[in-house]
Amino acid sequence: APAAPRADECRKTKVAILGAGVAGITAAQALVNASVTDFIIVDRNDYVGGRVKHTEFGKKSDGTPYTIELGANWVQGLGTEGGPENPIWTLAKKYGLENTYSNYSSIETYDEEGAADFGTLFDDMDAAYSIAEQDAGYILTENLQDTSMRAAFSVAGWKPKKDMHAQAIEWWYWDWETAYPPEQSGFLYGITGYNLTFYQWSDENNFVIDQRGFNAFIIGEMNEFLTENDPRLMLNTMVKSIAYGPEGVNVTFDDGGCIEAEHAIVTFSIGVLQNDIVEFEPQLPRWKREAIEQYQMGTYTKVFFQFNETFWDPETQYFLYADANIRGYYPVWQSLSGPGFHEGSNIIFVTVVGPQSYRIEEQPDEVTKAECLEVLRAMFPDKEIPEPLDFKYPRWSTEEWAFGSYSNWPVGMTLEKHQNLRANVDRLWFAGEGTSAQYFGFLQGAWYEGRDVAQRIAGLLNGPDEKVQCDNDTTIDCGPMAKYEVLHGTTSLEEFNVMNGWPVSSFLDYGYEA
Ligand SMILES: Cc1cc2nc3c(=O)[nH]c(=O)nc-3n(C[C@H](O)[C@H](O)[C@H](O)COP(=O)(O)OP(=O)(O)OC[C@H]3O[C@@H](n4cnc5c(N)ncnc54)[C@H](O)[C@@H]3O)c2cc1C
Repeated sequence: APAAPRADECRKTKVAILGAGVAGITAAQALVNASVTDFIIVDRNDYVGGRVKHTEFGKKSDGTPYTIELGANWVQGLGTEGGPENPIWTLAKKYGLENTYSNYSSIETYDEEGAADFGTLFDDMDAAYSIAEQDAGYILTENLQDTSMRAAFSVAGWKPKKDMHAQAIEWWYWDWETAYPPEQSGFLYGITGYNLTFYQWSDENNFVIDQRGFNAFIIGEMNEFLTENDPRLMLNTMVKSIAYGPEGVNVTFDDGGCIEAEHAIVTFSIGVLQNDIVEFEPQLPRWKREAIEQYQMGTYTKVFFQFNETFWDPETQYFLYADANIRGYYPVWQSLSGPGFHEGSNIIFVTVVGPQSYRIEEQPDEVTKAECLEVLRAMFPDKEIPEPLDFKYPRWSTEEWAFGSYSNWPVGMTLEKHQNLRANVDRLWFAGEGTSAQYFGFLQGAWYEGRDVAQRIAGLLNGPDEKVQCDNDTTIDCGPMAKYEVLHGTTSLEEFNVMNGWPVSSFLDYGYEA
């Protein structure tokens, strides 16, 4: 029998892919498509999918549990007939993922005294948002100074101040998607981020209810190039340190194992990078660290309940609650009991983000449950609200492999500074949801970035004779990415280009370029 490898002998490979989420698996697939099959995928979790994560919850009538999603749940922006399509939507269809259109007009509004009709405020918010969109266009074309979403809303005439109904509408409109309040969100890239997903493809959000779990599409793609027990997938393996340079990368695990690679792709979340969980040798350069530290990682927490009955209107999808004192206090309740979801399941969940996520993720289940039941009793004063049969919520902000849910573009970050988040340092590459300038926060961001980096690496490995095109849609050169050691704080129109991670025009109307 061959001698077992000594502990100080590292496994050798061409590309070490660190993380088995959407970015990692898409990167591996792009390498295979470019005939690079010598890679190793490493993840500290015991499953493939990363932030696309499900769990068992409650009981169906036959006694078996439901599968619910703790992380990503929607395909956001689908596509139009003959028009461009969100790659995640293409994959959802390929794997027949069961999903239902989220109807954001199917909503009832509440406050601490029960049903309260403040729905007309949606129109005021819509009107202000349209003005803000135009203002964002001027910033982009004229290279004007960016600002916060709060300032932009105010200039557009939307000032909720102490009106808690208006604050709830604003939360629904803004914080629910970005996991940050408007004062902490960058204006220009907040608007373009929304447009590039919902205007380029479509403004539909489809909620995945597939009982295999949303990550079935990631596993499906992986099974196209990995065999069963393929040694190129190492789960339950935590990366502790990464030594990099112009010649290659050495990755060391917490169990002492290691990989020696020609290139490595880090797909860890911005939260993981900010929390110094992984040591880089040498320390990452200043231009890289400044970008990592300025970018921000939001937290989005779904709190699930199964009751013994559906005491809310089973035909309504959303119930928006405006607390009298605290903005974002258990605001959006979402029924899974209605048609198209887990019909008759008596499951409902509430979402909190940002400061409320940090607060509830640090307290025991029982405290959160009691707070929620009090809110439900206020919303439905005529109903007897029973104790739930099941109750569960994740703690994204303290999860050491994520440290949050997804990223959000902060105030005062330019496209060049964000490009520094994407850029490789020697043979160390970065990809993931957060490195996407156009689709940060979304699954599609992780997908495009994983593919882009792998195509660049394949281009370098295969050599100039191969004539590998490093981006399917454009003709960027393979190889190292642009980076900026000196930042001047603004971005001219012509810098919104593929070199800075901006391949698609930002001037979009629904489904096509304006
Ligand atoms: C609650 C929540 C709701 C969301 N909702 C949506 C939605 O509805 N629609 C949508 O499009 N997007 C949504 N997202 C965002 C989406 O989930 C992410 O954009 C996407 O999954 C990120 O993929 P990724 O590959 O970049 O990162 P990840 O999925 O985080 O993959 C990185 C991997 O690296 C691994 N890792 C980290 N540290 C180490 C280490 N030291 N050693 C080894 N491995 C390590 C992790 O275990 C992880 O598997 C949501 C996310 C969350 C959390």
